[in-house]
Amino acid sequence: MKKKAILALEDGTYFLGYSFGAEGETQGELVFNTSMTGYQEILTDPSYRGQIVVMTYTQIGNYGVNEEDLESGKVQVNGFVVKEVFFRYSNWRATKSLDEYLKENGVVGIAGIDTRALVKKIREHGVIRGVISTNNITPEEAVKKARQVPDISELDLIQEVSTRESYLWKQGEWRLSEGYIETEGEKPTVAVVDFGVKFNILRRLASEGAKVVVVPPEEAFDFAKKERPDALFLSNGPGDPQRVVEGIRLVREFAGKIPILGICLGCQIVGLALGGRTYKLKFGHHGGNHPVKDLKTGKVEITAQNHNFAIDPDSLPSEVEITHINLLDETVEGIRHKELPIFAVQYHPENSPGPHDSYYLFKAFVDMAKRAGQ
Ligand SMILES: NC(=O)CC[C@H](N)C(=O)O
Repeated sequence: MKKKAILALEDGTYFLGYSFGAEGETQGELVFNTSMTGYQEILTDPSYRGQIVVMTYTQIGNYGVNEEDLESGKVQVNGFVVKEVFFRYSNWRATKSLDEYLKENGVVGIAGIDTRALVKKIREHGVIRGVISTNNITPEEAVKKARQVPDISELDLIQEVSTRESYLWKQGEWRLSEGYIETEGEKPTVAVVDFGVKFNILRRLASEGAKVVVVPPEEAFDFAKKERPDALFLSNGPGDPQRVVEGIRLVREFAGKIPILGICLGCQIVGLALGGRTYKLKFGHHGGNHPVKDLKTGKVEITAQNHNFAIDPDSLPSEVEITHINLLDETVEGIRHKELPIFAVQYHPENSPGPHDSYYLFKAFVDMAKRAGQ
C-alpha cells in the first residue's frame, strides 16, 4: 500500500496523493518546471532552495538517477510534486531510483497529483505557498500551515548553499565513456562568486580554458583585491536579489576594473549595482524551452531558465543596454554596460537541463578575461 500524502495551498485548495522519497512534512513556494527531462539537474539546482517544484511533464523517475548529472552536492528543492513517479527505472548510467535518492537526501515528494490543475492554479494565482505532508493531518491543518510559510524575500538562503571555503574547480566537459574530463586551466583566472553556483557553469568556464576559483560571497571582495583575478563571475542562486548586498557592493567596486559576467541571480545583482531595480514575476520562468532574442543579431536562442525575479527595464540608467529579451513575455533576459566590460544574462547559458544554444557566451567571457589579463 502506498502511503498517503497531502499537498495544501495557502488559498485553501488541497490535493491528495501518495508519498515518495522521504516521509514527513515540508513547505515552500510552489513553482512549476516545464522541462521534459533533467529532473536530477533540477532537483540539485541550488537556486530552488525555499521552493517546492512541480513538474508539468507527467512521468518522472523513469531513467533513475546517476552519479554525474549533479548541479550541486545534494538535492536542494524543498519538495517535489509529480503526476506519476516511476519506482522502476531503466538507463545505463542509473545507479538508483528517484525514490531512493530523495529518501537519502531527506526530501519529501508527492505523486498522484493532478499537476495540470495545479499548474493552472499557479498560473492564475501566481507563485503560491504550500505544504506537503505525509503525517496524516487534516486538510484544514495543512492549509493553515501553508498560510504560515514565510515569504521567500524574508529568507537568507544563500548561506545554506554557498561554499564556506575557496576551492579550485577542475571538471570540464563530459565525454562518452570518459565522463568529465579533468582540466588544468592556466589563464585567465576567473573568480566565481558562489551564491549557489551550478556545477555546469563551472564546467563550461573550465572547458573554455579558464582557471576557475570558487569563492564564498563574504570573501569575494578581499579575494578580488588581493589575488587580482582576470575576471569576476557572479553565479546563480536562491532568493531575492535585493538581499545580496555584498554582491551589489562587489560589482560597484570592480566595475570597469576587471570584466564581470553575471548569470541569473548574478544578472539581477549586476542590474541592481548599475542602478536598476528588480521585481518579482507572477510565476517565474522555469523550464528548458524559453525563446530569447538577442537584440543585436536578431537571433533567437532556446534557453533553460529558472528564476522568479527580473530586472525592471524602465529602471535601467542610460549607460546600460538591454541585450536580450524573452519572446514569451518580453521581460529582460540580458544586459550590458555600454562602455565597461560588464554583461549579464537572466537565462541559463550552461543549460543543464536544456538546449546548448547559448554556450558561446562562456567563450566570449573567457576571451574577454584573456584580453584583460594580458
Ligand atoms: N537561478 C537563479 O539564479 C535564480 C535567481 C533568483 N533567486 C530568482 O528566483 O529570480
